[in-house]
Amino acid sequence: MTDRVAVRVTRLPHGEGLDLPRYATGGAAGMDVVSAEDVTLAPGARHAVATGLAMAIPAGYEIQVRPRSGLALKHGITVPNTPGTIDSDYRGELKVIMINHGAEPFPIARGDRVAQLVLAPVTQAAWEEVDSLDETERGAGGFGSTGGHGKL
Ligand SMILES: O=c1ccn([C@H]2C[C@H](O)[C@@H](COP(=O)(O)OP(=O)(O)OP(=O)(O)O)O2)c(=O)[nH]1
Ligand SMILES: [Mg+2]
Repeated sequence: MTDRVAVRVTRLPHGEGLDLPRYATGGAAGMDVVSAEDVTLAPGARHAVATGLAMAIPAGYEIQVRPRSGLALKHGITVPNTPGTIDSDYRGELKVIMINHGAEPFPIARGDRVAQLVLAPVTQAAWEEVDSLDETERGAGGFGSTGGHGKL
């Protein structure tokens, strides 16, 4: 295991008694985060699921909120804004926006693992405005210009 980065976290009243997000295995990229509420997502519905957690991510990092593949594959439950962005200066409650793309209502119980959180380094850009850009092999080609989805 590599060194971990300390992240200050506080539980809101409705987060009392819940597990903090945690890595399911030693090499996991994401920490599973649990719901702080009971809610049922009707087919097509979306909801910002409470986690009962607020945090102070160190400067130079973000947290990405990503779906769990098992929920996506088995139930069509995903995170429409994936990866959700938690800014280092955000002190409100972390919420997981979820959408039900499946055909059945999907019940979420308090304590259920709904998504995963990835702590990632962030580099901020400083624009350098110029009149023209250097030439490259690709140039302005994009959106399938190299051959679409056929064989390599
Ligand atoms: O899945 C998410 C995405 C965002 N947030 C919180 C933390 C984040 O720092 C803040 C703003 O998110 P974002 O920048 O994605 O939303 P916005 O629509 O641009 O809102 P804002 O104007 O507040 O930045 O909302 C969540 O709790 N969950
Ligand atoms: Mg924003």
